[in-house]
Amino acid sequence: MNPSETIISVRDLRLSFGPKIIQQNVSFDLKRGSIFAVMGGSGCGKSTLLKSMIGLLRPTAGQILVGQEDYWAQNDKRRTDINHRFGVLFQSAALWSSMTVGENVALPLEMFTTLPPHVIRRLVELKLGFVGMEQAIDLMPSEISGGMRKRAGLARAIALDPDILFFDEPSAGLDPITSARLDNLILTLRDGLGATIVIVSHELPSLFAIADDGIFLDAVTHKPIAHGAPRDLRDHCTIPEVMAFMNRQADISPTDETKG
Ligand SMILES: Nc1ncnc2c1ncn2[C@@H]1O[C@H](COP(=O)(O)OP(=O)(O)OP(=O)(O)O)[C@@H](O)[C@H]1O
Repeated sequence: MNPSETIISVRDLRLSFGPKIIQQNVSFDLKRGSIFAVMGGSGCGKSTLLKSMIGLLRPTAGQILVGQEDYWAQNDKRRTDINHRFGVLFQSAALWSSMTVGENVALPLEMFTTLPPHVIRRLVELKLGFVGMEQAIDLMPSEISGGMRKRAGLARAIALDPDILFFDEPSAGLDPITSARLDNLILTLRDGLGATIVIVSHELPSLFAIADDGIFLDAVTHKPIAHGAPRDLRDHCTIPEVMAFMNRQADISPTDETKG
């Protein structure tokens, strides 16, 4: 593994909905083995950026290079192939409620491989074992806790052995201890599987603990205003919006009522 290797390069990306520009001039390199944080206040476009990176939203300008390939210049078939390198965990964990945990994890293997059922079952056991959930294989999602659902979602995200993982608010709704366990699991995924991870999160303690690189998107100028590891931005960045975010300060500028 070459840690300085760029595996995704985002170049001058612009993301819009109709005439509304969400973000522009977004450029960064995702280095192999990195845990990369997408930061910024509510509505600045973090999830939108993530969606453009996993094939759900076409950017209105710019490029996303996956390796040497311009992702959005490929046809649907090639993009689907590239998508097999990606594992995705959304905020809700989005397990199918009518399927057992094991069936949920098996789903990508059934859809995208021709492996026989007994091999799929063994792989599902391995993936669930990796996240400490092998005992839950035959339980329904409604029978397990929120933290366990997240871990089951993680097991499904790694079912096809992706080398790039995308997490949208993985700790949302979890208590601090469960959230810290999930952080450790994310580090294990990076270190154990050699995965590269992009994470959208408002959970600053998590980001300070695990992320080693990142970008800060500004909702007012619709551009990135800072790059770097969250803990470095917290300790050294002097941009007021970033400082306020990192220190969880509300906007303390005087309102019209209090001015003067
Ligand atoms: N399908 C859509 N059509 C139009 N506008 C959208 C759509 N999806 C998102 N938006 C808008 O794009 C902006 C960015 O949304 P996005 O969800 O990416 O922000 P975010 O930074 O992830 O927010 P949060 O931290 O609150 O989850 C918001 O103003 C949102 O209303």
